Amino acid sequence: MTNITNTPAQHFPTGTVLGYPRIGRNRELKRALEQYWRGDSSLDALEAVHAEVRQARRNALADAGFARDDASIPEDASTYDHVLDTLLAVGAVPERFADAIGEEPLTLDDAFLLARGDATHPALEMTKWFDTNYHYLVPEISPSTPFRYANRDRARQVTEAGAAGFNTRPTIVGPVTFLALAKAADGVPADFAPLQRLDDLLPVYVEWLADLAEAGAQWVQLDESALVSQVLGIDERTLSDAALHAYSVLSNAPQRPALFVSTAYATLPDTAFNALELAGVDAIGFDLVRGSVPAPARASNVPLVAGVIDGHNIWRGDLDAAFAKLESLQQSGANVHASTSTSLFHVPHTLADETEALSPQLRSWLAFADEKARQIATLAAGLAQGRDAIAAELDAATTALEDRRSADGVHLPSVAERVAQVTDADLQREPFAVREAAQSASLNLPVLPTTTIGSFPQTPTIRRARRDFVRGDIDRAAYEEFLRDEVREVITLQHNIGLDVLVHGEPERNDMVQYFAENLEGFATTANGWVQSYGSRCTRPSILWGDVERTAPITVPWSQYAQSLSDAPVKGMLTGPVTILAWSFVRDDQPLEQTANQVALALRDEVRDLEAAGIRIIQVDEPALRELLPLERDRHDDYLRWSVNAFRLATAGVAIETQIHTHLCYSEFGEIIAAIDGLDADVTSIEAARSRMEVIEDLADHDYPRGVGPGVWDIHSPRVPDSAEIAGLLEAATDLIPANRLWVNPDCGLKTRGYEETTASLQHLVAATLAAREALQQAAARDAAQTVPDAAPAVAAGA
Ligand SMILES: CN1c2c(nc(N)[nH]c2=O)NC[C@@H]1CNc1ccc(C(=O)N[C@@H](CCC(=O)N[C@@H](CCC(=O)N[C@@H](CCC(=O)O)C(=O)O)C(=O)O)C(=O)O)cc1
Ligand SMILES: N[C@@H](CCS)C(=O)O
Ligand SMILES: [Zn+2]
Repeated sequence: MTNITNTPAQHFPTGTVLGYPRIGRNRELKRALEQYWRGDSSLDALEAVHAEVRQARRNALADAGFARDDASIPEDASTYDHVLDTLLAVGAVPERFADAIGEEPLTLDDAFLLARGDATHPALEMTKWFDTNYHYLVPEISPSTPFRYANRDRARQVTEAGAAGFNTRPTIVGPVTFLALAKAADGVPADFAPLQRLDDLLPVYVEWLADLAEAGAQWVQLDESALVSQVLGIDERTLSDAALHAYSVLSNAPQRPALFVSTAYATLPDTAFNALELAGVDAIGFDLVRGSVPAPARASNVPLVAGVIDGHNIWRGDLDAAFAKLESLQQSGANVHASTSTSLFHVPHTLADETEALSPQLRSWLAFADEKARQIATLAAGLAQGRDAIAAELDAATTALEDRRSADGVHLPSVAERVAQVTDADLQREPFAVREAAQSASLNLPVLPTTTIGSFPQTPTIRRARRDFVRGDIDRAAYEEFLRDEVREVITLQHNIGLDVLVHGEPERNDMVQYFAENLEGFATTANGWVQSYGSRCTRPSILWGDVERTAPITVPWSQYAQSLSDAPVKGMLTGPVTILAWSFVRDDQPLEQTANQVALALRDEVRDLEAAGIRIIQVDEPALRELLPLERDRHDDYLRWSVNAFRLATAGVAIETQIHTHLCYSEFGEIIAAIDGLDADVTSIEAARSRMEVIEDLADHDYPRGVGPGVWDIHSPRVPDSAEIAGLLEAATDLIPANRLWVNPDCGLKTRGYEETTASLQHLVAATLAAREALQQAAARDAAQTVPDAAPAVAAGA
């Protein structure tokens, strides 16, 4: 780099979006990735598809009204995950991959190895990105993890944009957030934290910024959302000090674009705002949908990028109120710019693709990414030209909002009345000891019962049959016959493997939330509203727009059919109220608690109907319980109260003999053990294999009193664990949880796995369990022989 002048700050664009959907309007990138991984296409073909997706973003945002040359269009393409992109750029390859990844530059294949693992390298862990249903790959940092500028993709994308006539704004994860979201690598000293490596990392960012400037970037966006979170285990002062230090270094970098530090998902604390300002960053962004204006912002000279359009939900919303927030900042003399509150990668591409699935009325209440970008363009015009210039757009949004408030189905008096009548008694079951005795007598299960979490592989054949049914190529009778065959095969397989508590396999579900949304009043589902969940995996979050009601049983026929094929208990399988909310786009016109209770009452009816149909074990999954935990600590108690109560409302209406299970995964649960206890489920299965039973230690520390099924098979990777590995995990679990409370199961459902690895892994799981039971019997026999010297060991073993 020859140019060593510090780039002066440019004018920040009047309006921008913090990011855009990355998977392609028709999931082109998903398909290209999966084709490449299957070996059906080349890396060049994958790169070509990705380049088209990148250009489609630039064009879509230009069409929405963004200038091509003022850095208002973000350059945020990611082939798999944006934290992984940053890891690659700063060369932070964990030492355990050093034998497989070495030479610079780091490549896409290196990225895929980190993300997906192979036989000898377990993949990086995934966890939730702040309080969203997006999962990022967790960097593993040790005192000696190497840092060097090792991947130029973002700079290349800026050059590519330039060649197409765009001056875009590269977006990257900032150094504080990168380290705050990382975990300490295994085996490091207990007092080591990744943030201690900030000084080693910053020179790489300096080099990266120079390369971006050289590629033509006027502005760079550094995402520092860690600054708003109180749940990362790092206190506010430490984060602010780290930001002050990091951005003092970066703003003095010899060659760099202007620095825009964005934060999202909650209120930016005053201390963090002050730190960024003092450090000399050129623009500061904050979320005014979830958060409020940091107090020092109003008196600041730094350009403020106010996130007033909700990037995390799909409502067209109150545009007038959004503009009023900008006006209020403007009136206090601030230099104000309009933006979305978060990146738009949490919402689908465009409403233009929903002409069939959604009614015109519902569509008029909504805005997906392209429509939100247009809203920003409107607000920017208002900032530049005054309120009158955008009066028509503001009025149109207000009219749509008024229509939404009074439309049929939004408020159903009967539903509100039922929620109002809920009493504490509806949330209570008999004490666990009473239930345990009754369930043990009626279910008669062996010690260490084996089971699975619900779904069996969603094979291409199943997905194709569903597609054919949706398209009308096969009729309902043929589709349901096909599904019954699937259920029969799944039951037979579980018998053959020797599992104790069976499942029907969930073949009828496209998704564990969307399926329920399709069968409940108050929801709408989209045709093409795909949103990335991780890597190539996407979901179509449903739109919860009205009061929720169940008009007929949903899962009962499938569970009943499965139970008719077996004498072993078949678990009923439902998704819990919190997870249904977390993975849908939820109405924002009433408290979440009210909506959660409506969903809970619908599920309560389903739970009772399953029980009446002879289903003796019912699992209500709540994998998103931790995900919705607010990032602000002072909101935790309220959230945990209503979310736990909603689960209890859904599940507490059954007899003592009916065993309620729940399932938790995809998050770290240590922090909410008391809430897990509060769910009062008879059995809780919980993801544990990848973290080697850490969560079980937390449960044991809490003296958790009910049944627990720590996952003993990490289902996120195609790797088949052998019996010895599962036995090792079981042994670790039996050290912490009394054997009579312990269940044996995988980490999560098997929908993303194939049958080959499913069958082999479950066989190993059963073999390890049989060996563990044998060992327990022998230990019991030895104990009995020692305490009652005359008793015959065989009698004691059978007791
Ligand atoms: C368990 N998890 C879930 C989360 N969120 C959810 N909403 N659901 C979850 O299960 N969050 C946390 C975790 C991890 N996240 C995910 C997210 C997504 C998947 C996954 O496997 N997604 C599938 C799509 C699932 C789906 O909706 N399938 C539909 C449509 C299938 C489809 O694309 N059909 C094709 C035609 C098929 C063919 O020709 O073969 C088409 O329409 O073009 C269905 O089954 O009907 C994905 O592939 O991304 C897992 C974990
Ligand atoms: N019952 C669901 C839970 C996933 S979190 C499944 O097995 O896929
Ligand atoms: Zn799960």
